[in-house]
Amino acid sequence: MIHLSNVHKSFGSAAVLQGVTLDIEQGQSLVLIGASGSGKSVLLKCILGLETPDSGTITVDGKPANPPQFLDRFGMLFQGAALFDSLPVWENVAFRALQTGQERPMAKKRAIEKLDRVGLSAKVADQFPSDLSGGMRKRAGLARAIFSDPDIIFFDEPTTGLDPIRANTINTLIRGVVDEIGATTLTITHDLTSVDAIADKVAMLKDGKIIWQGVPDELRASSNPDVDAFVTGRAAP
Ligand SMILES: Nc1ncnc2c1ncn2[C@@H]1O[C@H](COP(=O)(O)OP(=O)(O)OP(=O)(O)O)[C@@H](O)[C@H]1O
Repeated sequence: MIHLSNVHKSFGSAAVLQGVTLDIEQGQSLVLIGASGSGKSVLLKCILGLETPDSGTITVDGKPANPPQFLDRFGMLFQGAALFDSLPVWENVAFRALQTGQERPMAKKRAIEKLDRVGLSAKVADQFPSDLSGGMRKRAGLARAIFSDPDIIFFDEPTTGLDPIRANTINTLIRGVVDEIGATTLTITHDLTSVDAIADKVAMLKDGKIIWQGVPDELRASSNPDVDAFVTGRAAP
């Protein structure tokens, strides 16, 4: 379980997180929504240890999120997939394992298995990211995120840049692999179809705080004007 309690983070005079309290239960898929600039990425960076909160606590299974140990337990799908163009796809998928000394033949075999799981053939393993379409790159990024069957997976805008059909395919894949692994996940998105496909629980960030939480069905029924604005795509009054 990931627990955030009263997390604050400012940059100069800009108070971005102003007391975020949030629980992600074991095996739960939480989707974080909120307007551009509301601090979703900053929150994710605080959990990953890439930013240090000014105050408040973040724990994983009751222990302070300790990045070096924690890194072994999590997978991450970055916005835009963030593949290294100079490396073949399989080396991207197995990147962390290769960095930590796993033998190349074993790592490649596992990378090919994971590529297969996300619908990419073994032939793709030896291609380079520049050979792939946007949807294939996302799949390769997903294969990398699940390479080590992590306990926790973070998805940062997983459908950005994809057309609705490919976005839907990625959403379905994400939900399928997350269920298989039983991972706890946090997804940041602007995409309502991702919320519907991926979320067990939804939380909305605004003015530095979590202003609404609920299950996806409650999202549409909510009378909260900010939630309504997200659902309808209209600006909040
Ligand atoms: N390292 C930094 N230094 C200064 N300001 C920062 C830094 N990182 C983020 N910010 C500011 O914090 C605010 C929140 O940014 P963040 O990227 O978390 O928003 P977001 O909700 O993820 O937006 P989007 O949906 O557009 O990705 C923004 O005003 C941003 O300029």
